[in-house]
Amino acid sequence: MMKNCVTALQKSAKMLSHSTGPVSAIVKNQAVRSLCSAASKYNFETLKLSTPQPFVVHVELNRPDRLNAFNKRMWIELGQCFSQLHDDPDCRAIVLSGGSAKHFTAGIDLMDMMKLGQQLGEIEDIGRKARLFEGLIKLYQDSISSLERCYKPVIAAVHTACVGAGVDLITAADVRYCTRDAWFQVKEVDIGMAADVGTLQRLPKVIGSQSLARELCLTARKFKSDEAHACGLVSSVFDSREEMVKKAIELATQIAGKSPIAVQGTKKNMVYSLDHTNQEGLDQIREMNMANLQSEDFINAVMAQQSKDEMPVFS
Ligand SMILES: CCC/C=C/C=C/C(=O)SCCNC(=O)CCNC(=O)[C@H](O)C(C)(C)COP(=O)(O)OP(=O)(O)OC[C@H]1O[C@@H](n2cnc3c(N)ncnc32)[C@H](O)[C@@H]1OP(=O)(O)O
Repeated sequence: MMKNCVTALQKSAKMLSHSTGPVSAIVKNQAVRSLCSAASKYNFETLKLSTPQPFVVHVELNRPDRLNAFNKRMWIELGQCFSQLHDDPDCRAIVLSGGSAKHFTAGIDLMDMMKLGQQLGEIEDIGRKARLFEGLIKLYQDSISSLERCYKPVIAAVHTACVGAGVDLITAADVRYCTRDAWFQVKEVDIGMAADVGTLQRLPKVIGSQSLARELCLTARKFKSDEAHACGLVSSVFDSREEMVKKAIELATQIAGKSPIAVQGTKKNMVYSLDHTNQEGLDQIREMNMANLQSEDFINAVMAQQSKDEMPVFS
């Protein structure tokens, strides 16, 4: 049965390779193209993009003189960056780090918030002030959610402080690493607000404990890398920033070497399943795999597994 299946797959693969020409040359060209693409293709003021490995994009927060605090421009650029990477065929996995700044991020830019206060002071009507806030909060929520909406897996690499909006940001990522000197703080209650761009929704699911999540969100207690590791917020802790980023890039490279159809379908379904019943999740993956199992990736990967060859290079 299995033999028949593999023969059928081999036939399909042969047909595909005839119809598409020499796949390996195409893939090689793609890999070369992808290596030099991110830095030249993307031009953001608050983010720095590079391509350390083929199909791996490294996004660095880039406001080192303000401890990577989120000003309005950074909120906007983060949203643009991840929605563009979602559609970028040269990107298959993403590493998100704090770059050269002293901290991963100091959270929302408090100077920016003061400016907003001045802007609000010029508006008299409460309904119009509220409308301004609605637009702003939605913009900021969408910025964070863009990591989750992006089909390409995002690995967040956190060093030293990750405060307020930083926790919102990393809980929307797929995998989190941190350095031993990292610490985290859901700081919002300390600045007189309920967190409103994702932490309250995502943190309990990420760590799997309502009790601990509520304790952290209600008290703004700082917690260190050992606790973050023990509760599952991060999956690995590293002695230095360099080692962490190196390992994050290695993980991204491993993911980027697998079938993009399989990887992106996996992320899409795991995100969907977070807030749907098991049956709804199963229904969604069935609909998706009706198409995806007809992909050349499936054929090539099954053949490689069966013949114990190296995993194929995917176009
Ligand atoms: C609709 C809204 C949705 C989003 C909501 C998000 C909410 C949040 O993010 S709540 C959290 C807000 N952030 C904070 O309260 C953090 C405040 N900063 C600190 O606690 C410390 O700076 C920190 C522990 C992060 C780092 O301490 P360190 O000793 O290493 O540095 P400092 O000497 O304190 O700071 C150096 C300069 O950076 C400026 N700075 C620090 N944080 C911010 C910030 N969040 N926004 C703007 N600027 C910040 C600080 O004032 C120093 O500036 P200067 O004196 O000019 O050198």
